Amino acid sequence: MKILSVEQIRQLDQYTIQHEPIAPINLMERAAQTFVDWFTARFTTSYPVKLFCGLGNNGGDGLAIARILMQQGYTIEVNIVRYAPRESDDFMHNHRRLKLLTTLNYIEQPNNIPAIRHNEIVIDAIFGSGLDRPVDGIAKSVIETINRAPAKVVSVDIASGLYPDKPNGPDDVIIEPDYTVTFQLPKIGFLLPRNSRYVGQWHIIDIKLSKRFIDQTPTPYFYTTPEEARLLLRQRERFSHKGTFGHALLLVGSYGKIGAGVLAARACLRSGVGLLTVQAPRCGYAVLQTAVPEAMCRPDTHQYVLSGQSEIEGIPYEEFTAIGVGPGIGKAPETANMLRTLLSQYRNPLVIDADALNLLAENRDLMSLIPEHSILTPHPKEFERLTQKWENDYDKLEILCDFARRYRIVVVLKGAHTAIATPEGDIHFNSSGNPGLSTGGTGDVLTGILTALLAQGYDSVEAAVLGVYQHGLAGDLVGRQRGQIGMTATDVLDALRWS
Ligand SMILES: NC(=O)C1=CN([C@@H]2O[C@H](COP(=O)(O)OP(=O)(O)OC[C@H]3O[C@@H](n4cnc5c(N)ncnc54)[C@H](O)[C@@H]3O)[C@@H](O)[C@H]2O)[C@@H](O)CC1
Ligand SMILES: Nc1ncnc2c1ncn2[C@@H]1O[C@H](COP(=O)(O)OP(=O)(O)O)[C@@H](O)[C@H]1O
Ligand SMILES: [K+]
Repeated sequence: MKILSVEQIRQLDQYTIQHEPIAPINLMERAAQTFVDWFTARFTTSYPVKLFCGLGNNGGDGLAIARILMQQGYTIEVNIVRYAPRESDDFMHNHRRLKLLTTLNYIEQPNNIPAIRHNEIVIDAIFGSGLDRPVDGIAKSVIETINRAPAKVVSVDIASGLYPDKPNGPDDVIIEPDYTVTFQLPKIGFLLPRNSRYVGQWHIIDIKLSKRFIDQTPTPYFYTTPEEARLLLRQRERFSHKGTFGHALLLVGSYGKIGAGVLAARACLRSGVGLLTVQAPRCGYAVLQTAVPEAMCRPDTHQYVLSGQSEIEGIPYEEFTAIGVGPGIGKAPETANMLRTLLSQYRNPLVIDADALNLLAENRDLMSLIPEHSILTPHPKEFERLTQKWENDYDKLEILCDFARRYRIVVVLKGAHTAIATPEGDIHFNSSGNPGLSTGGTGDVLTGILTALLAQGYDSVEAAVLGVYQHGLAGDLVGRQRGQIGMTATDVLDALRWS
């Protein structure tokens, strides 16, 4: 699903109005009706509703929502925040209609702000995507009152005070909703860590804006929906055999961190690889052969760290369909040498994770050796080591995009809504996953998954988008079955489902 900028959404509205065609006021009515459908499916008429609206089209939506809710039997008190002298035309239209049905409360000064009780639902329609400066004056006082109130808050389209696609200032006053119900497409601001309090649980509602315009409009930002992930998934052919699904190599582990290798190896096998070889320090040999009997194991000549040498022979990197390197490997000089040799010899895309990323950060000259379309999977700290500190989440996205383009690689910046940057400069945000995944070893599982997908012939972007989605989905399944708090990386790999 595409994510458009505020300006593009404005054009999308206009295009829909002209080409559907539909009068602007009817489009507002459709948006309001769709919001009400969402609302009534969650909250019964037993909840009193307090609506706060501004004077633009977000406020106009709010007034139309109030009228429809009233007609459906809800008790609703309407508060109009008079922060400016002018209203939008469609606000005025809905204002005239609503005035005929009920009395309206106008808030011009703090003592007009009503008390909000805990059993009430607040609908926030003060500012929408038209916000163009920090909120101040009476609107600021209203937002502060709502944020202090014990009631549940639902924001229409976007929390009032939050910018959809640029950073807010540190002192900006913004609604902290329980829910955001947004029109048609997600806003990029919903996907960024610093905005978490200003989004709550968010839902997209389809108000039938022009599909053609959306399809034609270029954007670097995408949000992976479950349907899109499913389309990437390849089915197995009847006459396939293990050779069809590639032979992967995982370079993993050091003394005390063989477990990372076990997790990556098991996840790789659970993700459909045909054959798997694991090279680990000698101290990991018995562990790996016992914990992952399906994998072949090459003991490194070094007892405690990976050096890339093996008693069998040096590693014939080029014989493997895909290679994943990093989980648990540490940063010993022998391991740095191994990484250098690997990057110099292997020409297919690699998956590079964990300490392999830290070794890249400490040996910058290695960056130019990375094969094109390799997948790097840093968490934010590893990414900062590879690049630089960022000022805000938007700055971080720019750095991410530049980095992926510059080295022609895929960068999977992990976290809630993992951001996957492509060599072309696009960013795909993930939609699956939950905070239960914030536990040691889940990153190793992801490395195993991505290596298996590369081995099976998925291209790097497909592998990253699909693998990250499936990893999060497995986490969601575990979350539903046994809760998020006790989730382990082993639970996640065991919950992987590929059909
Ligand atoms: N495609 C869509 O997404 C649709 C959007 N609609 C609604 O339209 C909204 C956008 O409407 P508008 O563009 O009128 O924007 P707003 O409703 O956000 O109103 C902004 C108005 O307030 C002023 N303003 C901005 N920041 C201010 C501040 N800090 N203090 C005081 N005044 C400020 C602006 O100059 C503008 O006049 C959306 O959020 C949505 O609710 C719907 O009506 C129909 C379809
Ligand atoms: N709050 C969260 N919501 C969704 N996914 C998360 C969250 N926290 C962590 N994750 C996911 O868990 C994984 C953690 O990886 P990483 O930090 O490398 O852990 P480790 O190194 O311990 O394996 C990543 O895939 C990340 O996206
Ligand atoms: K709002």
